[in-house]
Amino acid sequence: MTHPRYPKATAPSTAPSWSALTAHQQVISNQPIADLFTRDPNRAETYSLNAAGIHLDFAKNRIDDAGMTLLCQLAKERGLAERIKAMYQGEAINSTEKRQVLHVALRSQLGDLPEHLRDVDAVIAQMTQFVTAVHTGQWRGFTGETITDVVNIGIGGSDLGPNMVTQALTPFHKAGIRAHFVSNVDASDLCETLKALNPARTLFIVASKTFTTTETLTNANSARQWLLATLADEAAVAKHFVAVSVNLEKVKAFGIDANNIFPMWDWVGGRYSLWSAIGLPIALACGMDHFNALRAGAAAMDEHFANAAFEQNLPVIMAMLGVWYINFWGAESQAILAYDHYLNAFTKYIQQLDMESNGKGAYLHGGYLEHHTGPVIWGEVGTNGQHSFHQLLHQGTRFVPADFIVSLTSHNPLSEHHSQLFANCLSQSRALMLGKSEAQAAAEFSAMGYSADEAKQLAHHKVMPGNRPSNTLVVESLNPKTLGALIALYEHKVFVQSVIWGINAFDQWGVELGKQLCSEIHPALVSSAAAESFDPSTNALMALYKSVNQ
Ligand SMILES: O=P(O)(O)OC[C@H]1O[C@H](O)[C@H](O)[C@@H](O)[C@@H]1O
Repeated sequence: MTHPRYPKATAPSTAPSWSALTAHQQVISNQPIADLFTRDPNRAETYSLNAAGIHLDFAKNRIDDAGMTLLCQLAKERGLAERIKAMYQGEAINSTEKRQVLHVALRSQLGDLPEHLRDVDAVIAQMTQFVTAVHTGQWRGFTGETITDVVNIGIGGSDLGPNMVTQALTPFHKAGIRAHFVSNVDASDLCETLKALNPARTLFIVASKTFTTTETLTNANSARQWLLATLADEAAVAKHFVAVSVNLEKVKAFGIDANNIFPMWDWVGGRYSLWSAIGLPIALACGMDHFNALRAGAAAMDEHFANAAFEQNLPVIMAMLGVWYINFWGAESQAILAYDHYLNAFTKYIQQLDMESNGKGAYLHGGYLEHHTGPVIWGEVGTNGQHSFHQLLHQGTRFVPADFIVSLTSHNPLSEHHSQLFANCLSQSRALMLGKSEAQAAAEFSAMGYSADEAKQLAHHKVMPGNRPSNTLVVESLNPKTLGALIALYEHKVFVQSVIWGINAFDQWGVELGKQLCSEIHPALVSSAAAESFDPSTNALMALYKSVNQ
């Protein structure tokens, strides 16, 4: 039954602003971005916003005031304000799973949670107690030694978020604790991680919302065997294994002590869960104060998102520019280019957040879409990407909007490194915007000594069309607070786009078929009988595997 608050999703193209935007795209596509700056001398100022410690410069986009007005109108026509309210008020907006979507409640500052969410505080208190015990050496391994290494075993949302944040906050790590992450069922991931570790001083966190994920359970079982191979007593498991899960029964069945379980809730999606006890490795690596600052940074962005007018709202602006390029300019992908070594895992994290949330093909209430949804997310940290795929960004035939992320200060202020990094970031967005004309290119070849004819001919190879749009996100310093705000910004951006497209950003049925098929293929693969019940290609590949493994 359709929820009274959500009328059946209609195609976004039925919104009055949609056809106006289609017409406006024709107008803007004839206007170079540089001309937009000439027309509006204040553009750099009016097309930048500050919230929760994040500065967004969106001036280098193919949009003008009329376009921005239409995009905000589209957001209004699609009922965005009501949907934001519904999420914050705990309505079951994840309708296909009949669940609330309350990751925002996970970073509410202590005390301001409604009664039914007070156990969030209880879990934060449990984490605080545990983290303190490990850091002070009150929590010890089975042989009485203190813990030096924490291994998080989880995959997807139970890995990418905590892994990315732990890396990003390296300058805030506590001395004496090293965090490691094992996710892949490929034994090389686990074995390479364990090689350097001492079982007596290693703590495993088995992180799995459902506690049914094969990769995680396989890795956790092998980790337990590794531990027991040295400590040789089942009782050691209680001192070296903790778990984070909704599924308390399954955790106990695995053999993890009931006191070592950190609960979570079905109202938090895996890819939105780093703010829950899934963030335990972050807290162990950096301390609870930094984990709480991360939550506070996200809470500041939550407040901005809930209260700022759409025209001044960072997540809304970024989301609507994304919709603009995807649905009106045919963009198929979005590059995320973080000019910060510590954000090495950021793009990988956003890939799950965005592509698992908005990689959808059906309306919220059923029916297939006729418009495009989430883009392919890709990228690399600057300046590395410049010496690799930026060639395609500048001269390729694809239209790829880019987000640049950069910090004003470095945690490692070594000679000119940071000014060079910052200059490179600015040079890339400027080059994408300005490009290089045929005349400029020919002049460069002439200056190199080529004849006029040769220069004219060769010029095409140096031409860059320019007018390739980008956002630049700037923080003063990459710290727990600004990182929390940055992550929340992208979470909300993804949500806004899902509302425009009329889809559910909070389920992920698309990952299930592969799991289902693997549960049929794996037993057949390890059986001595020939595999004959699959398609011919799969049968043949299984036979090939069996030819060397049996
Ligand atoms: O935390 P878990 O229940 O082990 O789930 C781990 C991951 O696997 C699933 O297949 C989903 O695609 C992810 O959204 C999820 O984060």
